[in-house]
Amino acid sequence: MDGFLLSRADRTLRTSGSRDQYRGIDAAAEALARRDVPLVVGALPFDPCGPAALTAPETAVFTTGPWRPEAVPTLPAVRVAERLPAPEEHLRRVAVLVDRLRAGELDKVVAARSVILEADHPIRPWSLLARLVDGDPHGNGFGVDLTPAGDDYTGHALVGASPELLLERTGREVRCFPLAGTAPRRADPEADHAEGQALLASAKNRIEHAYVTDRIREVLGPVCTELSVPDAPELVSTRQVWHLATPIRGLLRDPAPSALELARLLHPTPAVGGTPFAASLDAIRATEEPRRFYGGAAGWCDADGDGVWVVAIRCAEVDADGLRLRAWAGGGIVAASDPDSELAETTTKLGTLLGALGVS
Ligand SMILES: C=C(O[C@@H]1C=C(C(=O)O)C=C[C@H]1O)C(=O)O
Repeated sequence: MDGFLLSRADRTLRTSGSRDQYRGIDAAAEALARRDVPLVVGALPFDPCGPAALTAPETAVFTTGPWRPEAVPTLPAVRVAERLPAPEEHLRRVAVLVDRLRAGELDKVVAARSVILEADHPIRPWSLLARLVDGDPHGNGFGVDLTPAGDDYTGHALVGASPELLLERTGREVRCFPLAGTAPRRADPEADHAEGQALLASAKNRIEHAYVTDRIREVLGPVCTELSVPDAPELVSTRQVWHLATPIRGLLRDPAPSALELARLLHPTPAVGGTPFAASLDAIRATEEPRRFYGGAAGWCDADGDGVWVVAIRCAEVDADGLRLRAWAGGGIVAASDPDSELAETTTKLGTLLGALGVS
């Protein structure tokens, strides 16, 4: 995919071309700090040890509001080729994790699975992105060329519609909007409202959520002079799900870390990883197929250090020929989790991508 796009309710950044590419955060952060380049865009992998896909673009344009594509094309037909892992295996993995959580080895861990899709004709990442943004009530969407991450990613794109803001830095101000805790939307308005209220009142979901806000407080505390983390979460929704969300705001100490450095400090939060940090990451590495860029971050950082990074969820990786795609979804597991509900939650979350692709 030539270029990068991050569409959010308030603002969109679209770039094209590439002056330079970086596989490592350090190299990109140094180029920005030296003001060799004015802007870096791209994606960070889920696993902090993996290669990043960062680009210093040739051109960049900010516009107000979400992206309004000129056309929302019909996409070629796709079919599910494989579920990786099979749903039964996901159930088994979640059950094993629940045992470990009950034994006190971990407090929270996110379990994810993927679906591999095949298309009859090439799917253009820009077309899929247009459909995703068009179908998102807040106009959220991101598209990243993964080529800078190395041979395994040449010509691949990561395309998604994430409702979750990892961080936004504007001068000394930093804002986060973590999500954790999920319930499905319902067609009937009363049932839908009741689902949201039940989520807001659910002790299990509040605990899942608190691990994320605790981690953000722990990471941002030392780099902020002021930090406001509301005591109770609020509700947000996409077309498919309700989530618990907490708007967090901080004032950064001088010298303030850049948005890219903040992304490195914060990622992966327990919204996609777990608690304790290292043990949950080890459990995910030992349990799952590599997540690649799913569960990572997508965004930008400029030479002043300002920028926006979203959590790379509700997304798919599109292969270079556009004929094969892989979509992922995961959910937070705690000691009180039930494997069947967790499998259903990943199915609902996969609906963002599968719906845009016309797969039921
Ligand atoms: C991991 C995903 O979503 C994350 C996990 C959530 C949860 O466990 O309730 C909610 C929102 C996201 O932070 C995903 O969509 O794949």
